[in-house]
Amino acid sequence: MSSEPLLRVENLKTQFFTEAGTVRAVDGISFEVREGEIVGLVGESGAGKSVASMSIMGLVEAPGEIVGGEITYKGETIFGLEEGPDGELRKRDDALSDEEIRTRIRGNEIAVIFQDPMESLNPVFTVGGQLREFIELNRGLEADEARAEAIDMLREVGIPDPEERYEEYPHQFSGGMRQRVLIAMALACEPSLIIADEPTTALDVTVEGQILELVDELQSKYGTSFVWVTHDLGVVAEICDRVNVMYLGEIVEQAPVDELFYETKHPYTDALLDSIPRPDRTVTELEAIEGVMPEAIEPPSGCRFHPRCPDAREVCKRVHPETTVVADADGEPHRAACVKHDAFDVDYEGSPPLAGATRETGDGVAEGTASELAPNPADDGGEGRE
Ligand SMILES: Nc1ncnc2c1ncn2[C@@H]1O[C@H](COP(=O)(O)OP(=O)(O)OP(=O)(O)O)[C@@H](O)[C@H]1O
Ligand code: NI
Repeated sequence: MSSEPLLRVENLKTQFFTEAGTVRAVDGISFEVREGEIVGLVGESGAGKSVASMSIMGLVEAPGEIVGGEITYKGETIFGLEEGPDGELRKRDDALSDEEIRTRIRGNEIAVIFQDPMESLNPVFTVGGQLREFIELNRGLEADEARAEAIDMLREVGIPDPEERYEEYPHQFSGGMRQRVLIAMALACEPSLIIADEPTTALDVTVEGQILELVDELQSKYGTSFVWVTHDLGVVAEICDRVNVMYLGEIVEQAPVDELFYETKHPYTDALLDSIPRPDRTVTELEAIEGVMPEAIEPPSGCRFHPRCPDAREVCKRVHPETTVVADADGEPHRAACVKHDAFDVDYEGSPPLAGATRETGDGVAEGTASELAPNPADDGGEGRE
């Protein structure tokens, strides 16, 4: 196995310059995808998962812009910024041009599957015709070869009677079948990486399960790597090897999948885990995550999750935690952005819990009272209570 990952995203920042202000949709995320693995990008709506995916594909449109970071694919810099002589940020010389990304990378090397197949499929052309044309264009095959290939691909993704279905229109396919077509399209150019943005979210659970099984199968057969975007940790558990949990533009936890589930290090991941249905719990016991996710225009100070965090202490309002290695998972780093871990060394234990914090702590501090008992001199004398 080569040591260079297939895809490396470093300190990626993507912003939208809107009338209401600058939306820091992706705010300094770093992660990698190795050959043959499925990497999850998970978080609530608005976390920045789709913007991160679009950024990798060079598909961010005005008023959005990648304002920082570097993206390396197969050891080649496909995106990178540097400061020009005038102090303005500009694309690095070794980065690919938009044209090169479009012709060399997109589709051939990295393919995307989006949530809504109706947006990717043209309703006025037959499913087979679209697939055939895509294969013709991208692989330079003759029409009849491309047709045969298209039918093979439809069969490969589990479409029954592919010769007949080839002639049908997208509306004649069920949601699950349409999603299979998109998977066929993504696979058609034998890309090394597929970015799948919530492709199963609109499907019912049974169909979703079938699609996930198909992806798992195809993944082992073709060795394709995936970035799997989802808000559902249940999906992550089913197919991912490693996971990145996003909150308000940042990756707050990053670990191999079992480690993430059994040795959870970030309270936000805990909250997400609490909100997935499990056979050993009844629906009434399900906890929704407290509060709503704030806007990415003016994120909360310190740790962005602190206003909703059951473990929040005064220090969490002040210190912005960088995603840091907090544990070792059989030689793999387990990273988290939460100052309750020793790696941060900011005297979390000595810091009084915030009023909203609900978790009983090990040292017997009762919930929400400690800020009165032990006022922190670092407090700026403002409201102090959330
Ligand atoms: N074109 C745009 N203009 C302004 N803001 C945008 C634009 N696109 C995305 N955003 C903002 O960027 C942030 C991240 O959005 P993104 O779509 O990446 O979230 P997500 O994690 O994919 O959520 P979802 O699960 O709903 O798809 C949000 O605050 C969103 O409002
Ligand atoms: Ni999205």
